[in-house]
Amino acid sequence: MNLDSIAETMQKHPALAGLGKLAPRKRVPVLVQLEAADCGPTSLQMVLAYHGLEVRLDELRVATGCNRDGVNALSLVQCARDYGLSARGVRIELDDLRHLDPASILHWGFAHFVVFESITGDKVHIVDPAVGRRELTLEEVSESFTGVALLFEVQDGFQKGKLDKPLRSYLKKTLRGSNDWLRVIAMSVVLQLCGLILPFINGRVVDRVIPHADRHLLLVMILGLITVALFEFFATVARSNLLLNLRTRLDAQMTLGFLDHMLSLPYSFFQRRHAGDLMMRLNSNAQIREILSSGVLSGAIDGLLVVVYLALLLALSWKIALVAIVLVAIEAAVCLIIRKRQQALMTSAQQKQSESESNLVELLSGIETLKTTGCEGRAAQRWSNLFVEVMNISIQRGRMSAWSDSLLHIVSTLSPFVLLIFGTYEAMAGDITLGSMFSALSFANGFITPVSNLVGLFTQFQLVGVYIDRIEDVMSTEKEQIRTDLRMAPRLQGGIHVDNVSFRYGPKSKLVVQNVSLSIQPRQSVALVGRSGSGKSTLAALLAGLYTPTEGKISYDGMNLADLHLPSLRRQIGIVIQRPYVFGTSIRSNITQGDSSIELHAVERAARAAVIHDDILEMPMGYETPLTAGGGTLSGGQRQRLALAGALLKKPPILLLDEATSALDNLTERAVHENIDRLGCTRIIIAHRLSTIRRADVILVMQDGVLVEQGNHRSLLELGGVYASLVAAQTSEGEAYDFSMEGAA
Ligand SMILES: Nc1ncnc2c1ncn2[C@@H]1O[C@H](COP(=O)(O)OP(=O)(O)OP(=O)(O)O)[C@@H](O)[C@H]1O
Repeated sequence: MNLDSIAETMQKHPALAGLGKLAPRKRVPVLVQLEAADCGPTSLQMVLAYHGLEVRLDELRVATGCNRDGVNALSLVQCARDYGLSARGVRIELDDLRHLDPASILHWGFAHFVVFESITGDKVHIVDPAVGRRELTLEEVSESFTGVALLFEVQDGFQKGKLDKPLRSYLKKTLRGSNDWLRVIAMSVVLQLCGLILPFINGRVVDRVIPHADRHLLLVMILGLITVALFEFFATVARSNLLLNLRTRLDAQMTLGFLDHMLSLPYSFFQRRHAGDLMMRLNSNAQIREILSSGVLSGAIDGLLVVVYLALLLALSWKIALVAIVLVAIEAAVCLIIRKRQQALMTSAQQKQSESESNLVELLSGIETLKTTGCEGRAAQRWSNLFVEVMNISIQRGRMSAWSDSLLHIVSTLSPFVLLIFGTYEAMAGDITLGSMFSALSFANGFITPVSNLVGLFTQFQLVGVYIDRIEDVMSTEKEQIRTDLRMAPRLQGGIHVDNVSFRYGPKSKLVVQNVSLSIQPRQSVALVGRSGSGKSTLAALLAGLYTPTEGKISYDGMNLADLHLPSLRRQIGIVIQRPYVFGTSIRSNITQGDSSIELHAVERAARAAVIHDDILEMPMGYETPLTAGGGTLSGGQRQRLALAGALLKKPPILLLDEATSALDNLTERAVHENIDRLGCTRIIIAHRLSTIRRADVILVMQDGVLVEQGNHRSLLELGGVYASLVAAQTSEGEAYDFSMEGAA
């Protein structure tokens, strides 16, 4: 990116001189990043929102080409231009911040972006997507600001727009089609009406029963009270049962719906996310369900009837009603004041927690590497840093809650006394009778208590909002296939046609596969070779439909891959990768992929073909030997052969082996390949060993994403091109043939 100095930029855009001076003070909306790598897109999201265009974060992630490592400043500039802003990067000094437009992005600590809002005296106001609004001194800014700022201006044609609120649409989707909600609401209304009877009885006892010693009326009232209490008891039990039903259904609907959706997302989605983070998002469903169904739901419904209480209170004494309203307003004000900060802290707590969870999952998955390199101490340190960050946020939240909770507590403790004092004054002045005063106090209580509960539940509502944002982030990602007219793949013959296919991983990244065209006949064996990073695995993934080609078309037996239902196709392709994952179940279950209906003799046949049968028999429990997740008790070669057995079990018409036998010794590898050749299916083999490659019918040679040569071993050697030089480099070293070696080309 070409970075001008601020002076040059000011010269080019004289209008910049007036920036920050005359413009009316408009605040940058606070949006908090959902993942560590999201700071760039989230900052841009705030800039766009500041100028009136609300854009979803996932849309911006794609538009900026954000991956697990985040984005660079240039991508943000280009993306902002795509949305109709004029954007440029400038290099500025600290003092130049005074001339900066609000909603400019500052490059922060080399790995972060924040949004500049304003500067007053020595105080710089920024919005940090990780924590929210911050006020820093110039000195503090100088510690983190790298000097690079991104400036944005609205251009002609910039279109403003608003987004639907996810909370509303999510709840609508989840609650739709359920009558239980209506029943719970009806029950709550009935319970509230029962509650209304008590204040009346209070008033009547004081005004009628006591002065006239009316025992008959007292008896009637006692009977009425018992009836109401019994009714209330049964209504409460019924409501609790209904809520229990709702909880269970919500759980199934939300958690399974989320999991189903997540699993239907494209492979690229999982490459951008950490397992720990996704696990936390999945668990968020349970948290939302818990908050919705316990307390908040009934609290919210009970709260609906506060209006009735208020109306009755107003009818009895507007003065007591006014006092009650003021008390409620104080509680609401406390909540409003801390709302934004609480929300930002909750979001960043979620983000930090998911980082620490992901880190822990990674730490445990990579324990072998950590142990062998003796780096477990450093890994523990890194996790403890994240853990401390989580704790720090929780301390900040705790401190804020300590103040607000204490304030709310004192208001709710004093409320009855304040009301009693006012009521007594009213009664002494003769404005209301003693009985009416008691009734009024009960109504005031009926008004204040649910509102206080709601205020108390407000934090939980906020938490629901945070959870929903994180769930929406997944739910709004488009499924791998959304068309409804897809064809189920029929039994494949094994013919594959690749027509001018190109592919890039992100909208801004370079092509890793370029204009590749090839034809593979049924039962043919094809070897894919080339140096490391030349695009072989990417091409294989394209064939499996794991990625969609940026350009071009892939067909199976003349059927366009894009028109086929992918799982039905993939079930017919035996795909084995270099480092297959071993699940923490038995050997047999790993081979059958959990399908218990497959007979043992079929499993054994596949294991023999993959040359792992003898190894399995030597294990303590044979095919039932339990394995640990990740397959720590197996050798690398055994893991590969286990995966191969799983692939061969399906008798697939097409086998796609991506360095799937790289960990085997030459003899075992040869035996495996001889077995595979006998199956007579189409074979696409990515390999580095000459012995594996030379037996293929066709060898495809890739270089920098381009298919540069194709033919058989002999014809390619005669051609004297890339393949021949790869072979020459290998054979001159007299080592096992490995195309990935540096300088092999
Ligand atoms: N998920 C991804 N996101 C972005 N870039 C990727 C991704 N996967 C691979 N690449 C890049 O695409 C290029 C081709 O990678 P690919 O794995 O297809 O090469 P390869 O020929 O199979 O290499 P090797 O022989 O080392 O396995 C590389 O530059 C790699 O860095």
